[in-house]
Amino acid sequence: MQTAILWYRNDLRIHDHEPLVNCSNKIVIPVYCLDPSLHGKTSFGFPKTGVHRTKFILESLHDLRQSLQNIGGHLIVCHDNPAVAIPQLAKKFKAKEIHFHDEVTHEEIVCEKQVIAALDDSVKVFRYWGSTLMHDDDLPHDIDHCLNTFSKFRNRVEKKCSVRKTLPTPKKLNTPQIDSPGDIPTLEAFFADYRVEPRSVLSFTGGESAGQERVRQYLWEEDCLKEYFNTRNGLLGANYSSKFSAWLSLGCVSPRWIYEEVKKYEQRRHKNKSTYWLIFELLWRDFFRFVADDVGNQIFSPEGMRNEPVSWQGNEDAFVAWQEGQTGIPFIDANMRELNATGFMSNRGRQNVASFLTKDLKVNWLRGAEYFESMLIDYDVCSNYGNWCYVAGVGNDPRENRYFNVLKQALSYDPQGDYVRHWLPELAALPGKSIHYPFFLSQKTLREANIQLGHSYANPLIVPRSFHKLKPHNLD
Ligand SMILES: Cc1cc2nc3c(=O)[nH]c(=O)nc-3n(C[C@H](O)[C@H](O)[C@H](O)COP(=O)(O)OP(=O)(O)OC[C@H]3O[C@@H](n4cnc5c(N)ncnc54)[C@H](O)[C@@H]3O)c2cc1C
Ligand SMILES: Nc1ncnc2c1ncn2[C@@H]1O[C@H](COP(=O)(O)OP(=O)(O)OP(=O)(O)O)[C@@H](O)[C@H]1O
Repeated sequence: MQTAILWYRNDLRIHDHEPLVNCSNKIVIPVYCLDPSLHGKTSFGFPKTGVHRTKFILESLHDLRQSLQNIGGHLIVCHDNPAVAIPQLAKKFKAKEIHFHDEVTHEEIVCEKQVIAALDDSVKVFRYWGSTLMHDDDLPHDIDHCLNTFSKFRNRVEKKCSVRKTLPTPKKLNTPQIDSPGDIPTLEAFFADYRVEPRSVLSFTGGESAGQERVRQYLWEEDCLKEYFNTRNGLLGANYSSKFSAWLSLGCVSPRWIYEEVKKYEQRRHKNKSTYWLIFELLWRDFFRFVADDVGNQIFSPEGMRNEPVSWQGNEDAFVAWQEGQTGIPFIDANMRELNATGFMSNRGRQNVASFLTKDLKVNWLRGAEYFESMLIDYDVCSNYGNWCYVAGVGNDPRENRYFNVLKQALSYDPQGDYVRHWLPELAALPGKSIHYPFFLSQKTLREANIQLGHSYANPLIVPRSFHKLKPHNLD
């Protein structure tokens, strides 16, 4: 029987996993590499994988190790660069094949090439497309023309493609007993000071089991999907949106499996705009991956997918204030503090803080995107850089260039200020919507609330144009 290396990357699951299925009639050596470069620094000097995602990855590895064990497999965890670890394993086990899911971005492609170059020529390489709802091979042949706007892409895909069925999970694997499969380190090995945040929307636990459980809970137990369209722009609580992103990003849950659950839900419970809309959002995710595949490193360049150079100003102090949630604009600060404390931020929040950084503070969007890369629990290279390009106005369709009126957004999506109150205790006593503009409030209002404004809320870093439209005498 042939021996095959199964290289796990951002696909930490056993369900709907084509490389695993194709290795199940061989002697299979599943391996994950905790590549030290993942704990290096981004170009602006942030930890490449921050504490929230590191925790999530380690939990996902424990879960994967257990699920593989349940079907007779043993996960090897190497603490080395894949280009070093995998060829050594291939030699040790006399593997003649390697199977893995393709990635589409620069660093991952470089890594794949290095692994393949370091393997013996006799090792056959099997690569698979696996992270999207639609399979790359099923896209219309002229899809490249549709990748400049999401609507064109979606319309074409909805007409021409269908979602492939999920693949069955192998019942039994044939893996040799491995003496030293490699420890999964503790979080403390990377970060000394992790703290569980009780104000988090959800306690995100990594792994396929927790991911599938979240899907069951959101659809079946709590029956939230039928309201998704109306709740999806929320800011507080576990169920205003699905929160599937972290599990999708690390491949703990397959988007096709979610699709099948949604179809079952439509048959058994409700079929409406909300059920359609969750699939619609998954197509955004697909879109950014196919765009990244198409345009290569342009998603990492300051001018993005536009050909004209863009000059970004913005200073160090402005960036640091944004990063720390100390700009003096409560809605922005609340969102950034949520990100820092939990690794998560709503989609509404992400659009606002990204717009504020780039359009109001005029800071280079790449710095914001790298900060998100470091902090997000659900960081996905294509969705992150793709969304940032769009918000910064350097996406491939300049018509998508949007400026968010931060105050209008705050008043529409947090009308009573409850979200800001949740994250900014120093302003919590301010009544109702006035919490969104403390710097305009009269001394009388502040006295009544028994609040002395700290420096940033008395003197915000910048008061965007939109705030000046407020008439201060009407505010209290
Ligand atoms: C500046 C910026 C950066 C972002 N970075 C990331 C990122 O690194 N990883 C990530 O998964 N999402 C990213 N998003 C997209 C979106 O904000 C998150 O997917 C969403 O907030 C996750 O919450 P949810 O799972 O509850 O979403 P839901 O509203 O429940 O949506 C369901 C799923 O659809 C997908 N989805 C929804 N909106 C988008 C979108 N705009 N782009 C791509 N996929 C989408 C996600 O997989 C999500 O889990 C970013 C958005 C912005 C504006
Ligand atoms: N998968 C990724 N995740 C996050 N950032 C990435 C990823 N791939 C590339 N980048 C960013 O984009 C840049 C790649 O663009 P560039 O063409 O300048 O390559 P480079 O960094 O000079 O690498 P090389 O020396 O291998 O060519 C990287 O420096 C990095 O900041």
